[in-house]
Amino acid sequence: MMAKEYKRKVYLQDKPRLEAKQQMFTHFNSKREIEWVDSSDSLGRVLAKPVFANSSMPHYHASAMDGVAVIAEETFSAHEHRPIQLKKDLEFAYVDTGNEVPSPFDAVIMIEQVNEISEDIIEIIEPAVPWQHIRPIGEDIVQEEMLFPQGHIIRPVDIGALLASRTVRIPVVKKPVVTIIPTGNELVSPTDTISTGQLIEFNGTVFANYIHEWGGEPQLHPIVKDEPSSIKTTLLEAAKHADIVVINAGSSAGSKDYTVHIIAELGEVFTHGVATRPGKPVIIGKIEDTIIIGVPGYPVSAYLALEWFVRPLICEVLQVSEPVRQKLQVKLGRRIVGTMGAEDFIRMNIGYVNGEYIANPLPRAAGVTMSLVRADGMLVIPPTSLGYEQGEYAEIELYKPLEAIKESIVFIGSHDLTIDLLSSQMKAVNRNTSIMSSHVGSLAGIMAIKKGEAHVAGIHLLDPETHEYNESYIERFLADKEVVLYPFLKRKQGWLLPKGNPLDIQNVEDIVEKQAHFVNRQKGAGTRILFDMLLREAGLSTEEIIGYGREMFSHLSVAAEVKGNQHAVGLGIYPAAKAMGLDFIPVADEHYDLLMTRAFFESQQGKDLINVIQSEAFFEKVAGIGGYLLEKNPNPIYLGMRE
Ligand SMILES: Nc1nc2c(c(=O)[nH]1)N[C@H]1C(S)=C(S)[C@@H](COP(=O)(O)OP(=O)(O)OC[C@H]3O[C@@H](n4cnc5c(N)ncnc54)[C@H](O)[C@@H]3O)O[C@H]1N2
Ligand code: MOO
Repeated sequence: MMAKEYKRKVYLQDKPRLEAKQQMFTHFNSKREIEWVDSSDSLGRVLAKPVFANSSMPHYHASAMDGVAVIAEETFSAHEHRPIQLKKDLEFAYVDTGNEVPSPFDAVIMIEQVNEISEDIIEIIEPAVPWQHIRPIGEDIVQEEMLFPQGHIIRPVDIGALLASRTVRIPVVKKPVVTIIPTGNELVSPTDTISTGQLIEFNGTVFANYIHEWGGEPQLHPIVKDEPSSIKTTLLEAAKHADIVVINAGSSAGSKDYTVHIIAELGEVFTHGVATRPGKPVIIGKIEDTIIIGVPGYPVSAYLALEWFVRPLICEVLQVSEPVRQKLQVKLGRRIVGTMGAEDFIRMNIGYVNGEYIANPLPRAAGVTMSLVRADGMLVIPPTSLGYEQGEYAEIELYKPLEAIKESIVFIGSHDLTIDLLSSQMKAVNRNTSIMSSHVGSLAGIMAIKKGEAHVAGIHLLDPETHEYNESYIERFLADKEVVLYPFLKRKQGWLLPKGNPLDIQNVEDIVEKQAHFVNRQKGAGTRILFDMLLREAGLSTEEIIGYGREMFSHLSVAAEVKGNQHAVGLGIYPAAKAMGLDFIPVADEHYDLLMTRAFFESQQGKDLINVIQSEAFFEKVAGIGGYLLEKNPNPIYLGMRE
């Protein structure tokens, strides 16, 4: 049979997200089935019906103490001055905690209050109150009592109550089966060998874990090729067996994006395109009685779309409410632009500095998985808003506990590999502290300290006049603020070159002469200032440098770029060259220092940070990277306004 020709569709009438969701629900025929499971294996399950106790707990009158069981009435006359004696078996019986209290006894006296006269005789000096120290039948649970209503989600403590009352099987809502179909000719499994243009399939596994967490039953289908007939067969089969089907990628307008046509052919499409950034090319439709959701390929878009559309369906089947994240009012550290007519979902870092929560955006690209990994929260800009100005306040949904955010040290400035080591070492010493670092370059680091948005900034700014590092910049920008410059380390800066140095680059003149592609850093980065100085001293202009206008934000991204291009050269630190297997020619010994407010430097957190920096363990770890000289017990330099 000839494969049907599917034309590239230029598509997408963006629909508001909530409208798309409501419309989806009008088509959703939630099948709620009941299954019986062992109570001992029911954690997190949702009760389909109320559950009643099968037996009482305790199911006999049990002694609550080690002691003697007595008939209360016979002890009423006991008194310090008139002790009474009781005879074993006839008038009392020894019992331990949990033992049955045999009839006709109706009270227990603790053993500490009993005077044992002989093997058979005891003496007591205080009367016993009827039923004292006895756990009567049903004290905890009464047979036939309702333990939990329908809809209750089983927790560990609940399993105890179920088992204690011999309620060993319970009716729960059957988990909705969600079939996940990853599609794409370029996809390979993470253990396969991989070549350029191929991509590792990981979305499917992430989906499966989210669905599991939300109470669904994920079924991950093997990768399906971008072929209409394969996609069609897989979708039809999945629609028969699953409650919900999620098909990944092929959702937008590419030449192989068939999904929407196939769903339309086999069933119905209600939505193609929601008014969100990212996440726009979502498809929602139906084949037979099963909702099919096409989620975009880019990971961030995909996971958000899954939460917007798949989680509500699972919750509907389970009849539980959707989880809501805690919200927090934050001050925005940067201007954030929104898209008119669409909701923007912006992953944010949040720091707690000088008693205020300051939030900064993480990369917005939908392919940057780490923006979700690192997110402390999500800023949702409504479709009617153009965004926020720097310094404005906004409400953020929290992705991490507030306590964790509050205890982290906000580190802004230039990136250095030792900061990651420092962060992990801090965590090893005190598991409640962590370093939250964002890499914006040295100058932006100084500005963040100035604006009170960071605790520590890592800076390496060369003064082209004096050839000295950092101090003159702080005097220029931070004269009105009490700060401490902590000499941290010296690191080797040099040319990053493809292995073997194919263009034989030795200096900045060679870059121009040999028409090498220079991989530049962003304005304000210390490395950029160094490069500009080298250019100026050689009498060269930036126009002569191929690639000068394109900016990278870290040493590692410069190194990665150089690795992929035989004509490239970059300026960066030795460890980046080592990490990427590049050649390295030293140019300068750079001073990388830590700038802090004096208040932070003198705080407990500041002291802890310095202790970790000066620890033997940290020195050893840094020596392991190579190319660094850590400062041993340096003298901190106090700068800025004095009191
Ligand atoms: N002309 C247009 N092109 C694109 C548009 C548009 O509106 N017009 N939208 C862009 C947006 S926004 C998104 S999002 C993507 C969605 O693309 P698809 O859903 O068609 O997905 P693919 O192109 O197949 O893949 C994109 C990208 O996603 C990653 N991916 C895909 N599958 C997986 C997987 N199973 N595991 C991990 N990662 C996966 C991968 O990086 C792919 O390169 O379209 C834009 N284009
Ligand atoms: O909308 Mo796409 O989902 O931005 O990446």
